[in-house]
Amino acid sequence: MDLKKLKDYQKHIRNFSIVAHIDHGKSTIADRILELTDTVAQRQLKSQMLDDMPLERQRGITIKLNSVEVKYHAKDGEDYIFHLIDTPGHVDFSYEVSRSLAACEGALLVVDASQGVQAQTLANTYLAIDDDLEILPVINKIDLPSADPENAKMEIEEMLGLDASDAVEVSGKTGLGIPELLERIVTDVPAPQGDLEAPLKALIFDSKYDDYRGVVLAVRIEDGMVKPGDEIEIMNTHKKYEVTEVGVSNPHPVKKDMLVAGDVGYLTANIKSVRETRVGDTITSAQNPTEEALPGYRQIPPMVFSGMYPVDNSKYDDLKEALEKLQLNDAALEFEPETSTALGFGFRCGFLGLLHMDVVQERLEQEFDLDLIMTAPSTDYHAIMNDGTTKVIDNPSDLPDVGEYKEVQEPYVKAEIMVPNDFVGPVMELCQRKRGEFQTMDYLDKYRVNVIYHIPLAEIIFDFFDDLKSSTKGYASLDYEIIGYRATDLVKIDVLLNKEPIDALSFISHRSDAQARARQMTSLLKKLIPRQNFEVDIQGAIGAKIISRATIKPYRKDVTARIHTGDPDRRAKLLDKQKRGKKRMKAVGKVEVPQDAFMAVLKMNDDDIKGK
Ligand SMILES: Nc1nc2c(ncn2[C@@H]2O[C@H](COP(=O)(O)OP(=O)(O)OP(=O)(O)O)[C@@H](O)[C@H]2O)c(=O)[nH]1
Repeated sequence: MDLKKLKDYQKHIRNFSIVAHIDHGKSTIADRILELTDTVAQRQLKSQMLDDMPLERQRGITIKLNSVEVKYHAKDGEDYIFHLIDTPGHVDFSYEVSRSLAACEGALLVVDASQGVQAQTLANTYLAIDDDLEILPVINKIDLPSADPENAKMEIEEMLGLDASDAVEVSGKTGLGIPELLERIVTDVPAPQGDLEAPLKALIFDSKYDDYRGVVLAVRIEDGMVKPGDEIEIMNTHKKYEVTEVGVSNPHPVKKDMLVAGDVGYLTANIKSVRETRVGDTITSAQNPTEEALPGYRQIPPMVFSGMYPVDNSKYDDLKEALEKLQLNDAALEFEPETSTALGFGFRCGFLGLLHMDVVQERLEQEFDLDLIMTAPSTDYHAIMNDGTTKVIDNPSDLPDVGEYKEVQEPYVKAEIMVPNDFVGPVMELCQRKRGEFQTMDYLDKYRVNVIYHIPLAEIIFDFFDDLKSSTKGYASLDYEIIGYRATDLVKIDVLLNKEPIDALSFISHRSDAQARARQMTSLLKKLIPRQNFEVDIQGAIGAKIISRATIKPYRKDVTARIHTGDPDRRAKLLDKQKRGKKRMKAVGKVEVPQDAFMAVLKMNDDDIKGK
């Protein structure tokens, strides 16, 4: 292709993301765009087309960003190429949002007409503003009887400082307004500016492992062009590869002859090991390298840690391989080998939040067919030792004994809660209960306030969000960021089964809750651990001091003992049921402990603890 044609092609590219608060309708709008541009044949159109992970469909949420190429014939008679990047809305996945934004020139800011601007609307808009994107406000769900588009526009103007006077009003559900939205993408989102003649410079904004093609990189070409046969270099590692295939996703992979400056597509290059590339790296030409790499992404540190162990110890290597593959597709996942006396060989994994943890666990089980035991999640702690050194504790059982350290610090967040006036009382009560320290309260408009608290992360990651939703009838929205570590009065509670401390059950608690939590833990374990053929003693302890206990009596008879042997069917069924129940059991010493027991800490309801 000659340069003039390529330049003309570039002028017709529009790269944009869709950002919004969770559930405001990004995926639905993306579906309508695919439908209206005939990108996906009607009969193939499933709802949430871009949410291709089985888990995303089951839960109705977007976890991974996805990109797709859309061809659009505009009213000006010209054909345009849209690269649409759908992004997740949940606070756990905001790192995916910032990654996709770096590949775009524009962002559709979707706001639900019945809900207006919410916490993640603000957070995601700021990300888009930081990236200098052209922001196109879109008011969605105008079909709802409770829709108030004018109010949503006013909030966009007042709270975000954006001009919303000509915001597009749409309904992702009925398709109303989508044709106008397509036209506005053409007129409002700038075409990419990259230099076609400069050396190749491309950003890796996502990657995944494919059994047939190896590592597949999602790339945004900033300058130059790339085609199969080219030798490329990854600037961070200086490793060189020959490109085997380039193409775009529509949303299925479609091979192309080349990708040029401005394109968003995929690239494969015989990259065998998942460790060889990192999302955020820059690709250039090996022969004619560019001088400066693109600014990478800020690596977001994991905040929630949990031990992951195969139920069957011989599956350790399979788990390792699965984690490596998953990590390629999930840059925020971290893991390192860990040994537990109770559970054997496994990994300590770091996640962005509980939803992220759930998603990783489910993906490992569904996509890699593994049975896992996970230990209760915790945040990381800093133990300031007597000699002044800091020890990072990401496993509660590693906290040194009292007397060896001066203090323990835990991560705190600044939590911003947006809520209608009427619910300020319950929100403050909840934050107070979660050891929160009140900061400020700003009136956003006549009806809503932004309440700011500093709260220990450990209190936020468990059930804060659910409690917040239930105490505000679903009206509150939350955004938070880590602000640092603070010393608080924390203690480690060990759990002993028949006098044997079980490292995987240890947890850290604020001293004021320790006694109640230990009691609750022992009584929960008593319910969760099945009877064995010997007595099981459960104890909670701080150091050598036992602060709670419970006993599980032995069972007397074999479940099948009374079944008549002439009923083999029933006997088989019973044994089978027993076996299935056992699947998630782990023999800890002599005691069979089910998966649930390791998560018992999560089940402790703090209303019970505080005696409310
Ligand atoms: N009535 C109405 N419902 C809509 C409209 N658009 C989306 N919805 C519904 O709103 C819910 C959320 O829509 P999604 O498209 O999944 O929202 P999302 O923003 O992609 O959510 P995440 O990907 O999880 O962040 C779904 O139940 C949709 O059916 C609309 O225009 N009108």
